[in-house]
Amino acid sequence: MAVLTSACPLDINSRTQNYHERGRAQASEQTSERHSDITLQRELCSGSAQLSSGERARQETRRAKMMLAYMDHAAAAAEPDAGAEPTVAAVDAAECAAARDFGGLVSGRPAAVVRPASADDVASAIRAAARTAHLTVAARGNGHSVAGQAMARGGLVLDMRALPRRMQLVVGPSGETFADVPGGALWEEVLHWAVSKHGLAPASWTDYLRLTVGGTLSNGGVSGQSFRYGPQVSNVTQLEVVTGDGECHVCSRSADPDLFFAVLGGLGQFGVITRARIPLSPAPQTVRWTRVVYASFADYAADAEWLVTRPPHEAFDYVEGFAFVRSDDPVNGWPSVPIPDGALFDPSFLPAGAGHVLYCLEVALYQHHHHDQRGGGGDDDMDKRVGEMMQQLKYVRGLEFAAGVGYVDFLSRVNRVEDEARRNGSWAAPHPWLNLFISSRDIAAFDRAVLNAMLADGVDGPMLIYPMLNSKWDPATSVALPEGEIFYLVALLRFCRPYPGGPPVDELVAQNNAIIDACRSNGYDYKIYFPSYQSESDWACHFGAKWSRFVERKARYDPLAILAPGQNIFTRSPSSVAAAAAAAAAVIV
Ligand SMILES: Cc1cc2nc3c(=O)[nH]c(=O)nc-3n(C[C@H](O)[C@H](O)[C@H](O)COP(=O)(O)OP(=O)(O)OC[C@H]3O[C@@H](n4cnc5c(N)ncnc54)[C@H](O)[C@@H]3O)c2cc1C
Repeated sequence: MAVLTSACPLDINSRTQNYHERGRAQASEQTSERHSDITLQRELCSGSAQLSSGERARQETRRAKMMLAYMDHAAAAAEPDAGAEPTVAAVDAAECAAARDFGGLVSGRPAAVVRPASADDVASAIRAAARTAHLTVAARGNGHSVAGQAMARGGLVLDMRALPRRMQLVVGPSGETFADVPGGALWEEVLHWAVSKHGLAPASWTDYLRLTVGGTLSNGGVSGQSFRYGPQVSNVTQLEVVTGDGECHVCSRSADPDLFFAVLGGLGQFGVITRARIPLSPAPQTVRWTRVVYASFADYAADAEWLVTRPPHEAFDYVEGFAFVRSDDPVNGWPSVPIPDGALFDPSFLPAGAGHVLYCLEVALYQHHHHDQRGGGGDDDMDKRVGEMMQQLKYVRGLEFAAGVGYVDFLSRVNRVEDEARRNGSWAAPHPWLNLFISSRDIAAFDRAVLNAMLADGVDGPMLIYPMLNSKWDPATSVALPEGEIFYLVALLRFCRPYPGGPPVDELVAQNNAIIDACRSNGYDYKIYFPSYQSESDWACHFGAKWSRFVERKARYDPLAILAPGQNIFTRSPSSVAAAAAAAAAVIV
């Protein structure tokens, strides 16, 4: 059953019927406003099957007008009675989470929030929007975007977290295992379900797991496992997708592959992911987690690239790293390095010529106590494997930190960052984050020009910088990557206190823009991860050779440009996508 907030259920007739029944049961307690909501919905949802096409068109127009009227009206209405199961609940605009996101830089109030209970509900909402002249639809995962990407100003927001969290184990013909999970499930929920119920786990994660499956698959989904197992978009075998025409499709590499690949990294432009099939394998039990420190970026990058290009049986399972400042600042400086809790960083180990910016390489090896597939797995074996790899690295001796932790704890490590940020107020403050993919060819120049110059005092949060491999990404997906085989994720994850306790947000946004300008003017081979552009030419430049295919796919799967308006790539209008497709085709000719 769909639950709508400030919205009209339109052609969700059976659900509206329930609402009417409940509305009648509660009639004595309803306000007069609520009665008029119900009346309006009755009119909106009256069938049109027996109408002539002219009458139907008139009714569609009237329906659209009425829906907007209803939305304005419902936004002002009161909450339903406590205790009753709500099917329609009004929201106060100021309280409407869908108008905001983690970035806190932009806001966009939707006309309505739809809480779908199934793919059919998603399809109904999209079809309802399609019948209007201008309504757009944004799927909202957990709202962890930073530039309004999951918003639909004046449109419909689909709260994907409302989809039932039903997860299912699927066993393939050769015994391979998969998880069928809803698009609105958090990766954290997938982890706990898979490990605790089945002793299994996906291979590829994000650092932070309170992100939705649909949200990360619409972008990429990267972490320290990406170099070896590929990003999350390379770790999904089937999707259920509702496209911009309100049709529900099941697609994969073999069934409707163009849609499958379009949606992966597709920034929500081609369809709403309502279900994903994720391969599972036996979950490790423990993790050998190690951090070592470098004073030289050249040594850091050489070692990190050596580690990510080793054959799988001689590789770590996870390789990440970050830059930090040579100071005792608790966030930007060396206290951010030691693991486990209580370990101390002794700066006297740093070489005399160490600069102001230092680097921490972070690696992990998984341990399977029960089913080790590498023919080993005992403690001695693990120590040997870790030791063999570590001894070849050129880190500063004396500055190494190691911890043995449970697998689930390791994957949940960023929750502690969240807890602390919530405590100190930086979680709720604006987050002008910048994520870049930068080719190995240019990473040393970037380090000099940006990390050691513009950001030499840090960003009040992690400055991740670690390599991954282009060949682990399927070029058929929509993701735009740099050209070289090895490229780095650079993530500037600012956790500043709100102004005036912290710097003015405009300054931070300006600094991000200056960094992007530096990448552009120095001719670096780079892409923005989670891009936010305002002009079509910037988007065309971002996608490069993939732009015309992106536009063609949009025309095929969302011809009215209804979906994901917060990305600012296409504007809803009857001719917008067709015109862009023609323009892109003209460029190719
Ligand atoms: C604290 C934090 C840590 C992070 N760590 C990482 C990390 O380690 N690795 C990484 O890769 N990213 C990371 N991210 C970024 C994160 O992957 C993106 O912000 C992602 O978009 C967030 O997912 P969400 O579920 O909140 O999606 P939302 O922000 O709600 O949506 C993002 C986009 O996807 C679309 N969308 C959402 N759900 C669906 C769906 N079901 N079908 C189709 N489109 C949909 C939306 O319309 C929107 O355009 C992090 C973000 C935060 C805030």
